[in-house]
Amino acid sequence: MSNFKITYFPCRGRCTAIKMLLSDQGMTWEEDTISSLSEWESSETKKESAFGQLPGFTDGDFTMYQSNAILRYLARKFDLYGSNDKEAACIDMLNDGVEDLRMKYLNMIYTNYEEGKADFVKSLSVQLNHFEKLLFKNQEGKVCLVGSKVSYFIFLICSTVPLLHLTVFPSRRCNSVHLTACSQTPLTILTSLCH
Ligand SMILES: CCCCC[C@H](O)/C=C/[C@H]1[C@@H](SC[C@H](NC(=O)CC[C@H](N)C(=O)O)C(=O)NCC(=O)O)CC(=O)[C@@H]1C/C=C\CCCC(=O)O
Repeated sequence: MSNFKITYFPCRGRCTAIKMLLSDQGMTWEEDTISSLSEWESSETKKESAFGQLPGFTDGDFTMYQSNAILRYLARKFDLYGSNDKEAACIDMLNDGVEDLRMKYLNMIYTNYEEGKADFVKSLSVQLNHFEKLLFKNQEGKVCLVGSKVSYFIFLICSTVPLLHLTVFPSRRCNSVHLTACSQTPLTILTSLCH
Protein backbone atom coordinates (compact mmCIF):
# COMPACT_ATOMS: atom_id res chain seq x y z
CA MET A 1 0.00 0.00 0.00
CA SER A 2 1.62 3.26 -1.07
CA ASN A 3 0.87 6.86 -0.22
CA PHE A 4 1.71 8.28 -3.61
CA LYS A 5 -0.33 10.97 -5.31
CA ILE A 6 0.17 12.55 -8.73
CA THR A 7 -1.41 15.92 -9.42
CA TYR A 8 -1.57 16.80 -13.11
CA PHE A 9 -3.74 17.73 -16.10
CA PRO A 10 -5.72 15.22 -18.18
CA CYS A 11 -2.98 14.71 -20.75
CA ARG A 12 0.09 12.49 -21.10
CA GLY A 13 2.71 15.25 -21.20
CA ARG A 14 5.16 15.04 -18.34
CA CYS A 15 3.62 12.31 -16.20
CA THR A 16 3.62 9.15 -18.27
CA ALA A 17 7.18 8.15 -17.37
CA ILE A 18 6.41 8.62 -13.67
CA LYS A 19 3.30 6.44 -13.96
CA MET A 20 5.13 3.78 -15.99
CA LEU A 21 7.89 3.61 -13.40
CA LEU A 22 5.45 3.29 -10.50
CA SER A 23 3.39 0.74 -12.35
CA ASP A 24 6.46 -1.31 -13.19
CA GLN A 25 7.36 -1.33 -9.49
CA GLY A 26 3.91 -2.66 -8.66
CA MET A 27 2.92 0.58 -6.94
CA THR A 28 -0.47 2.21 -6.88
CA TRP A 29 -1.11 5.93 -6.63
CA GLU A 30 -3.93 8.39 -6.30
CA GLU A 31 -4.53 10.85 -9.12
CA ASP A 32 -5.66 14.39 -8.54
CA THR A 33 -6.60 15.64 -11.99
CA ILE A 34 -7.05 19.34 -12.67
CA SER A 35 -9.56 19.18 -15.47
CA SER A 36 -9.50 22.69 -16.93
CA LEU A 37 -7.17 25.64 -17.17
CA SER A 38 -9.74 27.88 -15.49
CA GLU A 39 -9.91 25.46 -12.55
CA TRP A 40 -6.12 25.47 -12.44
CA GLU A 41 -5.71 29.26 -12.56
CA SER A 42 -7.96 29.80 -9.54
CA SER A 43 -6.82 26.76 -7.55
CA GLU A 44 -5.04 26.51 -4.23
CA THR A 45 -2.95 23.81 -5.91
CA LYS A 46 -1.38 26.42 -8.22
CA LYS A 47 -0.70 28.80 -5.33
CA GLU A 48 0.90 26.04 -3.29
CA SER A 49 3.02 24.59 -6.10
CA ALA A 50 6.74 25.38 -6.03
CA PHE A 51 6.91 27.03 -9.47
CA GLY A 52 3.23 27.55 -10.29
CA GLN A 53 3.21 24.43 -12.46
CA LEU A 54 2.38 20.74 -12.50
CA PRO A 55 3.05 17.83 -12.13
CA GLY A 56 3.16 17.63 -8.39
CA PHE A 57 4.06 14.42 -6.61
CA THR A 58 3.29 13.42 -3.04
CA ASP A 59 4.85 10.60 -1.08
CA GLY A 60 3.14 10.56 2.32
CA ASP A 61 3.81 13.95 3.89
CA PHE A 62 6.41 14.93 1.29
CA THR A 63 5.39 16.89 -1.80
CA MET A 64 7.63 17.88 -4.68
CA TYR A 65 7.53 19.34 -8.21
CA GLN A 66 9.53 19.17 -11.46
CA SER A 67 8.92 16.00 -13.45
CA ASN A 68 12.59 15.10 -13.91
CA ALA A 69 13.33 15.57 -10.21
CA ILE A 70 10.32 13.35 -9.42
CA LEU A 71 11.70 10.66 -11.73
CA ARG A 72 15.10 10.87 -10.04
CA TYR A 73 13.52 10.73 -6.58
CA LEU A 74 11.71 7.53 -7.58
CA ALA A 75 14.82 6.17 -9.29
CA ARG A 76 16.74 6.47 -6.01
CA LYS A 77 13.90 4.94 -4.07
CA PHE A 78 13.54 1.92 -6.39
CA ASP A 79 17.18 1.44 -7.35
CA LEU A 80 16.72 2.54 -10.96
CA TYR A 81 19.71 4.91 -11.09
CA GLY A 82 22.55 2.75 -12.38
CA SER A 83 25.19 0.90 -10.40
CA ASN A 84 27.65 3.71 -9.69
CA ASP A 85 28.16 7.49 -10.00
CA LYS A 86 29.33 7.27 -13.60
CA GLU A 87 26.31 5.26 -14.69
CA ALA A 88 24.06 7.69 -12.80
CA ALA A 89 25.75 10.59 -14.63
CA CYS A 90 25.21 8.88 -18.01
CA ILE A 91 21.56 8.26 -17.16
CA ASP A 92 21.15 11.95 -16.27
CA MET A 93 22.89 12.92 -19.50
CA LEU A 94 20.37 10.88 -21.50
CA ASN A 95 17.53 12.38 -19.48
CA ASP A 96 18.75 15.88 -20.31
CA GLY A 97 18.99 14.90 -23.98
CA VAL A 98 15.31 13.93 -23.92
CA GLU A 99 14.49 17.16 -22.09
CA ASP A 100 16.13 19.19 -24.90
CA LEU A 101 14.17 17.25 -27.49
CA ARG A 102 10.93 17.67 -25.55
CA MET A 103 11.43 21.43 -25.34
CA LYS A 104 11.99 21.63 -29.12
CA TYR A 105 8.80 19.63 -29.62
CA LEU A 106 6.76 21.76 -27.19
CA ASN A 107 8.04 24.93 -28.79
CA MET A 108 7.01 23.60 -32.20
CA ILE A 109 3.51 22.42 -31.20
CA TYR A 110 2.67 25.51 -29.16
CA THR A 111 4.24 28.27 -31.24
CA ASN A 112 4.84 27.11 -34.79
CA TYR A 113 2.97 23.89 -35.53
CA GLU A 114 1.94 24.45 -39.17
CA GLU A 115 5.20 25.96 -40.37
CA GLY A 116 7.57 24.22 -37.99
CA LYS A 117 6.32 20.66 -38.28
CA ALA A 118 8.21 19.71 -41.47
CA ASP A 119 11.58 20.84 -40.10
CA PHE A 120 10.89 19.15 -36.79
CA VAL A 121 10.09 15.87 -38.53
CA LYS A 122 13.24 16.20 -40.63
CA SER A 123 15.37 16.67 -37.53
CA LEU A 124 13.64 13.95 -35.51
CA SER A 125 15.43 10.98 -37.04
CA VAL A 126 18.79 12.72 -36.47
CA GLN A 127 17.84 13.46 -32.86
CA LEU A 128 16.62 9.93 -32.16
CA ASN A 129 19.66 8.51 -33.84
CA HIS A 130 21.80 10.01 -31.06
CA PHE A 131 20.00 7.79 -28.57
CA GLU A 132 20.23 4.78 -30.81
CA LYS A 133 23.99 5.29 -31.20
CA LEU A 134 24.40 5.53 -27.42
CA LEU A 135 22.35 2.38 -26.99
CA PHE A 136 24.54 0.46 -29.43
CA LYS A 137 27.72 1.72 -27.75
CA ASN A 138 26.63 -0.28 -24.72
CA GLN A 139 27.40 -3.90 -25.62
CA GLU A 140 25.94 -3.43 -29.10
CA GLY A 141 22.50 -2.74 -27.69
CA LYS A 142 22.13 -6.16 -26.12
CA VAL A 143 21.53 -4.73 -22.66
CA CYS A 144 20.18 -1.39 -21.43
CA LEU A 145 21.05 2.10 -22.56
CA VAL A 146 23.40 2.48 -19.61
CA GLY A 147 25.05 -0.39 -17.74
CA SER A 148 23.13 -3.62 -17.36
CA LYS A 149 20.27 -2.56 -15.10
CA VAL A 150 16.97 -0.96 -16.05
CA SER A 151 17.07 2.72 -15.13
CA TYR A 152 14.49 5.47 -14.88
CA PHE A 153 15.56 6.64 -18.34
CA ILE A 154 13.84 3.72 -20.06
CA PHE A 155 10.49 4.96 -18.80
CA LEU A 156 11.26 8.44 -20.04
CA ILE A 157 12.27 7.45 -23.57
CA CYS A 158 9.44 4.93 -23.88
CA SER A 159 6.91 7.58 -22.93
CA THR A 160 8.40 10.43 -24.94
CA VAL A 161 8.96 8.78 -28.30
CA PRO A 162 5.33 7.71 -28.77
CA LEU A 163 4.22 11.19 -27.73
CA LEU A 164 6.44 12.82 -30.35
CA HIS A 165 5.40 10.29 -32.90
CA LEU A 166 1.67 10.52 -32.27
CA THR A 167 1.79 14.29 -32.47
CA VAL A 168 3.81 14.41 -35.63
CA PHE A 169 2.24 11.39 -37.30
CA PRO A 170 -1.21 11.16 -35.67
CA SER A 171 -2.30 8.24 -37.83
CA ARG A 172 0.77 6.03 -37.40
CA ARG A 173 2.01 3.72 -34.74
CA CYS A 174 5.31 4.33 -33.09
CA ASN A 175 8.20 2.29 -34.42
CA SER A 176 10.89 4.86 -34.99
CA VAL A 177 13.41 3.97 -32.33
CA HIS A 178 15.12 0.68 -31.77
CA LEU A 179 14.49 -0.16 -28.15
CA THR A 180 13.81 -3.84 -28.45
CA ALA A 181 17.48 -4.42 -27.72
CA CYS A 182 16.77 -3.61 -24.09
CA SER A 183 16.14 -7.23 -23.28
CA GLN A 184 15.46 -6.49 -19.65
CA THR A 185 12.84 -3.92 -20.43
CA PRO A 186 9.56 -4.95 -18.87
CA LEU A 187 7.04 -6.14 -21.43
CA THR A 188 4.49 -3.60 -20.30
CA ILE A 189 6.75 -0.81 -21.47
CA LEU A 190 7.54 -2.30 -24.84
CA THR A 191 3.88 -2.98 -25.35
CA SER A 192 3.12 0.65 -24.66
CA LEU A 193 5.24 1.60 -27.66
CA CYS A 194 2.69 -0.02 -29.93
CA HIS A 195 -0.37 1.83 -28.66
C1 LIG B 1 -7.40 20.67 -19.52
C2 LIG B 1 -6.17 21.38 -19.20
C3 LIG B 1 -5.00 20.87 -19.99
C4 LIG B 1 -3.81 21.72 -19.73
C5 LIG B 1 -2.67 21.21 -20.46
C6 LIG B 1 -1.45 22.08 -20.24
O1 LIG B 1 -1.67 23.39 -20.64
C7 LIG B 1 -0.28 21.61 -21.02
C8 LIG B 1 0.62 20.89 -20.47
C9 LIG B 1 1.92 20.67 -21.12
C10 LIG B 1 3.10 20.99 -20.21
S1 LIG B 1 3.10 20.27 -18.56
C11 LIG B 1 2.11 21.38 -17.64
C12 LIG B 1 2.86 22.63 -17.32
N1 LIG B 1 4.00 22.26 -16.51
C13 LIG B 1 5.24 22.37 -16.91
O2 LIG B 1 5.55 22.83 -17.98
C14 LIG B 1 6.28 21.87 -15.92
C15 LIG B 1 7.70 21.97 -16.42
C16 LIG B 1 8.66 21.49 -15.37
N2 LIG B 1 9.99 21.79 -15.79
C17 LIG B 1 8.54 19.97 -15.13
O3 LIG B 1 7.74 19.56 -14.30
O4 LIG B 1 9.26 19.22 -15.79
C18 LIG B 1 1.96 23.51 -16.49
O5 LIG B 1 1.88 23.40 -15.29
N3 LIG B 1 1.23 24.39 -17.18
C19 LIG B 1 0.30 25.26 -16.53
C20 LIG B 1 0.93 26.56 -16.11
O6 LIG B 1 0.23 27.37 -15.46
O7 LIG B 1 2.11 26.83 -16.42
C21 LIG B 1 4.22 20.37 -20.99
C22 LIG B 1 3.62 19.19 -21.62
O8 LIG B 1 4.24 18.22 -21.99
C23 LIG B 1 2.15 19.25 -21.58
C24 LIG B 1 1.36 18.90 -22.79
C25 LIG B 1 2.08 18.48 -24.02
C26 LIG B 1 1.54 17.70 -24.92
C27 LIG B 1 0.22 17.06 -24.80
C28 LIG B 1 0.09 16.01 -25.84
C29 LIG B 1 -1.27 15.39 -25.84
C30 LIG B 1 -1.48 14.38 -24.73
O9 LIG B 1 -0.54 13.73 -24.34
O10 LIG B 1 -2.59 14.20 -24.25
